[in-house]
Amino acid sequence: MQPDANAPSHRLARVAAHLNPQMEEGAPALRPAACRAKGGAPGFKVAILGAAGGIGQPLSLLMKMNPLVSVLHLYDVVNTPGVTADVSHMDTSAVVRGFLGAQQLDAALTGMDLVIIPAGLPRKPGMTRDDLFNKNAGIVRTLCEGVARCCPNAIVNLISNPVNSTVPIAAEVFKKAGTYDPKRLLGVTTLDVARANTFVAEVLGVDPRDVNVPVVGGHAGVTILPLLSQVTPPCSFTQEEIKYLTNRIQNGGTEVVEAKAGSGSATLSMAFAAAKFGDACLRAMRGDAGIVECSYVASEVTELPFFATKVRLGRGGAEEILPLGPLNDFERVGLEAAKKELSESIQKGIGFMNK
Ligand SMILES: NC(=O)c1ccc[n+]([C@@H]2O[C@H](COP(=O)([O-])OP(=O)(O)OC[C@H]3O[C@@H](n4cnc5c(N)ncnc54)[C@H](O)[C@@H]3O)[C@@H](O)[C@H]2O)c1
Ligand SMILES: O=C(O)C[C@H](O)C(=O)O
Repeated sequence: MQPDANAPSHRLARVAAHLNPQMEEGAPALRPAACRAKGGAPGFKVAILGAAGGIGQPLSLLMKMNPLVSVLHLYDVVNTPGVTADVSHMDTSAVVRGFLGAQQLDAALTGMDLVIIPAGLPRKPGMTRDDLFNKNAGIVRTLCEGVARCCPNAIVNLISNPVNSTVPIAAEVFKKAGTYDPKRLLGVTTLDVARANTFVAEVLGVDPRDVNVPVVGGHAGVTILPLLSQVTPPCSFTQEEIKYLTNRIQNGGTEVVEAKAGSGSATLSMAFAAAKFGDACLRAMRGDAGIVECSYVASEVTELPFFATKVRLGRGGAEEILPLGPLNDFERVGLEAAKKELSESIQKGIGFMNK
């Protein structure tokens, strides 16, 4: 008979093993980067890379609240002991473990079903997202090499900017490793949709939860293309409203960067958006049907190899890339501008991996 782990004589030993799971395997462990005692709940194993950052911390909190998550691994190059100890005291069922520094990346990733990546530098006022390329391209490459080594079947939600280039970089990493499945690599553009829903709802005077605006293209400036002709529930806008809304949605990130005046970019709304998108991926992985979200993925919707549109999520990730649908003249002009800039960003990402 197996010893009963809940028998009083075994309970503290079980807690100790959870508190320091890597120590048992001889790897350096984070003593304070603990987990909670309860294990074995059904659900998915999720890793957040960049978990101690402005997005990473609230995202860790939100994923710890998600009942579909049974194990939550928090990885960063700084501060994970504190973040993990803190989040691990929430009385929700996910077991939380912390991992600090490059030597613990593989342990953080092994066995994961979903990997969410908000690691990397954020913008300061006056910068474009592309100005982050030199720093963030290498970070994304290193982290995705870890994914290819340790959890090649995981679904990856990539947040690090410039998303228009980091997703192509991740694809090249996975191709080189022989693990690439385009369905499992998803650039997170949910914040653009959240902003579009919010700003459109403000104009219409309705609850943003009742509005759905498809946002296609990519995730920077003119590549963010809201399809205001396809808003649900159906509605119409004046030309002036269309110009105002398009401009505000395309520059929503810059609005936050300027308001934060040097202390970073969107973190709380981004964590909310990433948690929403991560939850959609997990529900689809569980087998829920009919889950459709916008995401920047490998695509044949245009002549470009990557493009954001609505995608139908399933057990294997982005299982169906949905078409653009009918565009009006204003959107067709916007699409051409988006494609021009996107093409350069995609080539830059691919070029980084092939130089
Ligand atoms: N896709 C989107 O819609 C969207 C929205 C907002 C922000 N972003 C991007 O997300 C990224 C993070 O933003 P933030 O505000 O959280 O920044 P932040 O600086 O607050 O946090 C980034 C975290 O990444 C960590 N990090 C750096 N190098 C790492 C590595 N090699 N491995 C693991 N972790 C590493 C840092 O230690 C830090 O904790 C930025 O690139 C930002 O532009 C994207
Ligand atoms: O604007 C930024 O730099 C961060 C992010 O891409 C956003 O849209 O908020």
